[in-house]
Amino acid sequence: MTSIRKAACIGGGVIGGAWAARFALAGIDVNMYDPHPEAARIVGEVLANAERAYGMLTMAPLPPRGRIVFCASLKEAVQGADWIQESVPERLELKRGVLTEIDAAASPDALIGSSTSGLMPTDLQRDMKHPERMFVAHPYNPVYLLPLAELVGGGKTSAETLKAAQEKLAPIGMKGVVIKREIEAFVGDRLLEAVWREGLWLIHDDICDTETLDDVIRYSFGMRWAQMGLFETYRIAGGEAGMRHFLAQFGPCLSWPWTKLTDVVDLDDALIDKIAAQSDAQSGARGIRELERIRDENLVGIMQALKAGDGGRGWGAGKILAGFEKHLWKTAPKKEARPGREPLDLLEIKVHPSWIDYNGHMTEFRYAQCFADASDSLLRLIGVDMDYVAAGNSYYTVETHTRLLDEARLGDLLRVSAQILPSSDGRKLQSFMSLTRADGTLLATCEHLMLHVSSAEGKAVPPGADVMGRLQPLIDAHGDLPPPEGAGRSVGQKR
Ligand SMILES: NC(=O)C1=CN([C@@H]2O[C@H](COP(=O)(O)OP(=O)(O)OC[C@H]3O[C@@H](n4cnc5c(N)ncnc54)[C@H](O)[C@@H]3O)[C@@H](O)[C@H]2O)C=CC1
Ligand SMILES: C[N+](C)(C)CC(=O)CC(=O)[O-]
Repeated sequence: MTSIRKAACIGGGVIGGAWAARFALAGIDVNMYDPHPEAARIVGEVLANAERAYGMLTMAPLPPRGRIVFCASLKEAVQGADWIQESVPERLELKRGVLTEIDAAASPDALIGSSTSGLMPTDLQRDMKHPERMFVAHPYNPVYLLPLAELVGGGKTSAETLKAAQEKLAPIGMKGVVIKREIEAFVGDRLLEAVWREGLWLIHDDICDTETLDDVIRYSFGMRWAQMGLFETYRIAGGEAGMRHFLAQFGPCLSWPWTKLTDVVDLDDALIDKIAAQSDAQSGARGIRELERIRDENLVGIMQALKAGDGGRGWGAGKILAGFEKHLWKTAPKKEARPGREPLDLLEIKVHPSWIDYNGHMTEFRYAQCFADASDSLLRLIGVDMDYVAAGNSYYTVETHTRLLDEARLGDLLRVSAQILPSSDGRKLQSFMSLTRADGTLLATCEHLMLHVSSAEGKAVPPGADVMGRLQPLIDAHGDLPPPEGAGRSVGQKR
């Protein structure tokens, strides 16, 4: 994968700020230019929300955050950047001017993307000297979570540019989808405009209010669209007779009075007042940042669920997340196990809202998840990484004994440490893990036994020399530690 080395964001509002967060959280330094006096505060708030969302999204090791530097001019901002993203307001003359300025100041091999929601790239690149490297990279809000960027070339954009853009988006967890031919508003916003237009009519005609309309979407087809889109969903709706049957059955209703088709509502003051009042009644009790946080938590939940889709291979946006995590694991600097006479620190994590059960505390299987993630972290320390597993060897967990000693609450910062037990010989890796709250309270322990397995042979075998070379010093160092309180206990034994 080719990676972006340095990014520049021109315009740091809703979209430019979120692009900056996406780049920075993927470890890329970002130069920003936005003359708005509050731009740094706004970007800082978007970044804070993005960091919070990533904390819930993934256990994969994010790289050290890239630096976001505010520059005094556009010219200064684009220096050294190999991806420049323009996100200034949606006005053709303004964007054209800004893109031409970027073109003149940027290094010749830099890619230049525009966040425009609908302007034609041919129109945007008209005055550029090197229009072949300019394209539309239309993202969706919030850019730091939603993976899509519609990539649209203009008349002068080269095919290599679109290919390079697609390649460079993958390591930042995005999916660049190339749109074959330019058209105003591309694909996504044309669809959204159609729904939006019909929605405005339904409010205008007093068929329903904004809350009812949103309920209809979120309790039904909105959930379907997140995972299968339009055509795959309707293919299923055609039943065994398939898409042809669906078209025969539901095609005709397009010409019944089921839609207003292209009839555009007059967005006059009365309708604006009506929509604004209904929207205030629906959501006005919550501020914008609170709504963003709720949205982000929901999106994270959806993406994580989709990551488990298709038999664990990942589906839709979840598949993109799985690919991003694979990339993060692959590129993370390898940590060395430092054998010392103290348990190893393996994991640090916050209790997420979805981890809380009906008793108001962290639910049972999340303890198991913390211990499983910690044991994965132990394995990486001794060199059992993706390459090792791909070569046909791994450790399998065969027995665990968990004690839940105290309650973990929403937002608690949890840590897991492990002591390698002397019964370990490499083929067998037995550890005793402790889960504590940041204040030091012991919340749970887990005695954990893994066997080193050859996946091809389907049986336990000794590990490779490299792994053993890292593990043996840990076994030796921890052999001198006193046996942990609780090790070797049976279920139900009195405390
Ligand atoms: N808001 C949305 O949901 C989405 C917006 N977009 C597109 O992203 C672009 C930006 O939209 P938003 O971020 O929503 O607007 P915004 O109004 O939140 O941000 C625009 C920013 O550009 C800055 N700006 C104005 N002139 C500038 C200049 N000459 N140089 C540098 N910065 C300048 C403004 O100070 C402002 O901070 C538009 O093209 C829009 O169509 C794309 C996807 C979704
Ligand atoms: C409203 N909008 C046209 C700017 C929306 C988009 O372009 C994409 C989105 O995030 O919905």
